[in-house]
Amino acid sequence: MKLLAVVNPISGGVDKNPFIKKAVTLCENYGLDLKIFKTTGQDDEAHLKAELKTFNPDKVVSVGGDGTTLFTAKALLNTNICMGIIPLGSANGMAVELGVSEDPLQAFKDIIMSNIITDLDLVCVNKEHYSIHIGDVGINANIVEGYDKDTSRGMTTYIKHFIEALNKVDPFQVNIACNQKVYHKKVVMLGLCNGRKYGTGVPLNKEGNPMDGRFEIVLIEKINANLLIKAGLSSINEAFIDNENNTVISTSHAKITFNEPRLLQLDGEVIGTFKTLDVSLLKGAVKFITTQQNVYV
Ligand SMILES: Nc1ncnc2c1ncn2[C@@H]1O[C@H](COP(=O)(O)OP(=O)(O)OP(=O)(O)O)[C@@H](O)[C@H]1O
Repeated sequence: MKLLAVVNPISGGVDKNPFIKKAVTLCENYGLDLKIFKTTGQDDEAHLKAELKTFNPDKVVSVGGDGTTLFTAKALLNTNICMGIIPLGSANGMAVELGVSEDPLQAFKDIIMSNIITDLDLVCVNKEHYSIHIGDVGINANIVEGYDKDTSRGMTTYIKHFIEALNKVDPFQVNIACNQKVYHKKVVMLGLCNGRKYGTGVPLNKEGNPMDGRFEIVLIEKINANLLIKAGLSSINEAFIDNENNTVISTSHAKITFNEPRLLQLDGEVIGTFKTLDVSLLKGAVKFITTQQNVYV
């Protein structure tokens, strides 16, 4: 078996070398052909596509967080090569949702052993941007942008930007055309969900399924700041979202318009500002190696 590991050395600020060492030893022991592809931040997509052609792996292993998972999934589009995840990022939201083991070596063994290949959907925005997990417009995108621009990292910095964004909550108008209906709402946040929960554990919707050929648009009219403060900032949890004020729309295609350009983040990466989002779902675009621990299987 030929395995290609796509390793993002910077994701999560985690040293990947201890994992790589163990993976190399394991593969040597069992006569598996393992090749390591490290991303550099420069022309990674073109280099990975070239490597896929020359090495032609049986399985691809994404080593990093949600950003690396998405990067790997995009490079594999239309190849029929299957992939799995080793969760070594700071946010491993998709890995958690899909029941991937938290232990990197166990996750690696599961990928090698498993013959369960599922069809994972991919969300496509304006025909050029992709999300495998969760994207949003509004309060959370502003937090992500503030955090990205900050030179400090970690939970304290995240909370600083979280509180800043909370203090500036400014509801905005959104119009959505989908399922032969038009929705007009004033929201503080709009979520585009292939999955259900952020990597922090905060759930955005309880109905999503990344394998059902649909995505969920979640319209949040109110952030439950009171509950959040009562819960204590150390536990940013389910209390964050006041589910009673949410509207969840399940669809496979939607046209979303705002009154002015709004910041969009997809899988933790700030994409830019947009007045219109044309969102479609690529059903089963990713061949995902999983186990029976995955609740969606
Ligand atoms: N070796 C590298 N040096 C610098 N930047 C890199 C390198 N490899 C990848 N990148 C860039 O890192 C970004 C992806 O990192 P990102 O932090 O989103 O990964 P992640 O897997 O989601 O990890 P995390 O969970 O920490 O966010 C991409 O913009 C990519 O171009």
